[in-house]
Amino acid sequence: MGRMGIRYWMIQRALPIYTIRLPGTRLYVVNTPSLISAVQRHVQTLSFSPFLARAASNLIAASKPGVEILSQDEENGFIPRFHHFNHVSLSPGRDLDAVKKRTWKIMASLSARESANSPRRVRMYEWISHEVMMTTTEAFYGSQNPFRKPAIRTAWSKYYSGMTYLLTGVMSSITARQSIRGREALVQAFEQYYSEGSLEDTETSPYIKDQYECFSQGGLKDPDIARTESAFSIALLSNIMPATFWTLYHIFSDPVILQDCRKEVSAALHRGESENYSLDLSSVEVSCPILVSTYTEALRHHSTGISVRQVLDDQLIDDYILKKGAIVMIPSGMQHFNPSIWGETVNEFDHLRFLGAKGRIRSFGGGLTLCPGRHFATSTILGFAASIILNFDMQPWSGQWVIPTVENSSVELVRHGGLASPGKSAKSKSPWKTLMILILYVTYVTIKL
Ligand code: HEM
Repeated sequence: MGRMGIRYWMIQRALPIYTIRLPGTRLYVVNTPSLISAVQRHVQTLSFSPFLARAASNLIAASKPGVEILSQDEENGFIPRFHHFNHVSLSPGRDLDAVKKRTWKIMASLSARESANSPRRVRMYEWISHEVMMTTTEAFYGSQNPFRKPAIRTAWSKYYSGMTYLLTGVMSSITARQSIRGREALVQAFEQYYSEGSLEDTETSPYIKDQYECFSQGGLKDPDIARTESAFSIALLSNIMPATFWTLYHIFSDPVILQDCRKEVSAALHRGESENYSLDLSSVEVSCPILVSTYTEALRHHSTGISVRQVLDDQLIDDYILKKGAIVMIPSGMQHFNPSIWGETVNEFDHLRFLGAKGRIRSFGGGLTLCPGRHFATSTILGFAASIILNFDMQPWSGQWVIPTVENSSVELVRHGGLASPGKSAKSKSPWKTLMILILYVTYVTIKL
């Protein structure tokens, strides 16, 4: 199932709900907004917790006592407490402000670092994802950030690439050997991070410090905390990197979108005393509605995530009975390409679509498991996009922009698999690898913190 092409899901779009029978189980795929709301309301009978329990052993590979703790979903158990912690700490407030400020500070140095006087050739996805990975992990983990080491960045990519196989737990020691190696290297790096006192470092974000407290108060020991942190780093990075790529891809590949966004971001600049211009990154979400709309439209186009729930008891939703033991799936892409929600232009990339926002996107999931990282992700992506728009020009090396294909992208059957990354093309010529030129743009600005 995890390897089914996106085309399969599109064909089934017309049905409000349908069943896929598999040996020993059945899957319900839910497509209409009213049924989705009903699924999300029945949190007791349609639960995500069984998947977390499976992830604790298959993906995180926690110790036996660790798996027991990570699977507690009763009131005051680990799952609801961690869930609550995330939703409080990553919502607007002290912890989020601290991590955002650090993100912007790091971003501000990007233009200075990259601004060689002559054009530079880079692979677009690699360059963007590297910058976003470093900015995000520096902001969260501080000056002892394990991701400063190239070997740890490689370990993370390996771990992530085999996630689907790890989660199934079927012969993963063979099917996900590289991924397990990556995970273990990452776990070791986080163990070292804790043992070297990185949590006391003033540069480490309050979120990471409080998260450690939440884990240890829940009863987890350091080796299991390092494992859980390694899995958290997948939630932290796996979607924000492709989401930034797609946002910038759409902006730079269309002169109209680039002009609209650049005009808007330029108008948000403040002129300082010494003729310098600066951009207040904290205001971008409010002062740049076209950029926000472009970003939201990029999420609408490129989300492939599927929310999953296990049916713990027979449950009636509207006229449909969901049988105990089955799995419910809500593919976000079906909502995003439903003509009855988005109208005739559903398949077009309309960067102004969300100026008068009609429909709602599901890129961050919904209900009880709505992504708590959405505020951080949104401000980071918008801030990054704004600083690139102001400081750089990008041109495809081949002279022509070609949309990267995700035809052969797998639909991630994991909780956090939200955005399709480019580059899984079966075609020999991978367009996303097109070499890009970066040229310093005329308006060189500093970025206000
Ligand atoms: C564009 C970037 C992102 C996208 C598209 C995204 C998407 C998602 C989705 C689809 C879910 C599952 C929701 C469901 O099952 O209904 C989720 C959960 C989660 N996300 Fe994100 N995410 C992003 C960035 C982040 C970031 C930056 C963080 C951390 C700062 C984060 C932390 C989490 C966590 C902890 C959960 C589990 C929530 C819970 O059940 O308690 N995400 N995300």
